[in-house]
Amino acid sequence: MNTPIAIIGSGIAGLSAATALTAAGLHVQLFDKGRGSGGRMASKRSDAGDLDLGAQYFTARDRHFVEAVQQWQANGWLAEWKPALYQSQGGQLSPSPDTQLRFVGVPRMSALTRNLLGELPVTFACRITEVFHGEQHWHLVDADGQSHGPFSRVIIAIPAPQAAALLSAAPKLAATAASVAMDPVWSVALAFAKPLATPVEGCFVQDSPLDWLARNRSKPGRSASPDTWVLHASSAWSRQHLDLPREAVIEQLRCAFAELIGCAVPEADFSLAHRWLYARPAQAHQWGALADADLGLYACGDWCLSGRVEGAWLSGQEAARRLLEHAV
Ligand SMILES: Cc1cc2nc3c(=O)[nH]c(=O)nc-3n(C[C@H](O)[C@H](O)[C@H](O)COP(=O)(O)OP(=O)(O)OC[C@H]3O[C@@H](n4cnc5c(N)ncnc54)[C@H](O)[C@@H]3O)c2cc1C
Ligand SMILES: NC(=O)C1=CN([C@@H]2O[C@H](COP(=O)(O)OP(=O)(O)OC[C@H]3O[C@@H](n4cnc5c(N)ncnc54)[C@H](OP(=O)(O)O)[C@@H]3O)[C@@H](O)[C@H]2O)CC=C1
Repeated sequence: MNTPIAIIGSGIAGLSAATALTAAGLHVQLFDKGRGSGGRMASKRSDAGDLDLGAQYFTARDRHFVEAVQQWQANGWLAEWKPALYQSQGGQLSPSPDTQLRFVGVPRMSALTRNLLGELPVTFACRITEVFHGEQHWHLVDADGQSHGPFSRVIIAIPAPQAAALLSAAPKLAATAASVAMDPVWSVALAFAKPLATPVEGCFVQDSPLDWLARNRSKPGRSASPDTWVLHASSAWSRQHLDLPREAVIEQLRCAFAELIGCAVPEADFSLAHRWLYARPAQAHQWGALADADLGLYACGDWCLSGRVEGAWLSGQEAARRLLEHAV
């Protein structure tokens, strides 16, 4: 077991598997096509400050995840977010408080995955395009044609449609991953130098192109100025407008926001749009993780469970558990 284990994807699922395997004394090597870790929990640095364009917050319901969250909170990587919650239905905005605990990374969402990554070995800006088994070991090939290896085992921790393409050595796993539909989401950030005159800090939206909006400065550790908002379009709207130019997406979602928020919304001083092609699985599954333990090939990610941060973390734990079970 001195030969390292390759983990493709440094989102929360890949990092969950990586930390569990490292704690068990195994060596891992992470690869990510992005410039940093976090995947859909990443935060973007912008002229309007750090923006959480993907996951907005997360809840913890599973006992093991609750314990992990408590530890991360004690480490100062997370804090509870207590927004003034609203809902908008049929154009009617109303307060919608509840008692649910919601957590965010501080000072930005990506703080959690950055801290989990710590000093683990990782190669960024490296898109893996092929995973194959040689005579004895696994090898990876990246988009520049460079090979990486040898590896004793491989964990693929990326969205299902992308995972399917790397799982050809295990056709059953590839078929399962290929059967998972993932929905897109357009995410827009708007920043206003003068704060908007509204008490809303988070809002679940129905009957609109939007399905969620959040006020960045209401999250712990964020800067108060400018007044930055993140708007998420519904998956249905995002699918219908998948190839709309960014400027048009910003304008249409800004208008939807102005219609529902109940106060004057001037032109934004800063705006950006980001398209998440594989934002969330169309439905939840109960697989935990996919494994061909004899081959030493594993797949995990939110799509194996609930399609949320919690599901992704649990899936990474399950991939690691199944690998360790077979390794002993
Ligand atoms: C807009 C949006 C809002 C969301 N809101 C919430 C929320 O409020 N609460 C919640 O709980 N969840 C939310 N989610 C879902 C949550 O973000 C995901 O469930 C979770 O982050 C998925 O983690 P993951 O590790 O499975 O995948 P990812 O985060 O997608 O990580 C996969 C990683 O693999 C890398 N990668 C992909 N292909 C390759 C390749 N070929 N080679 C190398 N690297 C590769 C990617 O760069 C990425 O870093 C949201 C998601 C989106 C998009
Ligand atoms: N956009 C994506 O790609 C994407 C979004 N995801 C969203 O992530 C959160 C997380 O879900 P979780 O179950 O962890 O959180 P909640 O319990 O806060 O929300 C679950 C849904 O329940 C409804 N809800 C919850 N609280 C309220 C409230 N106070 N008032 C009204 N409604 C509430 C709401 O559903 P509807 O909008 O009513 O359909 C919440 O969505 C969650 O928001 C996901 O949508 C996850 C993955 C990808």
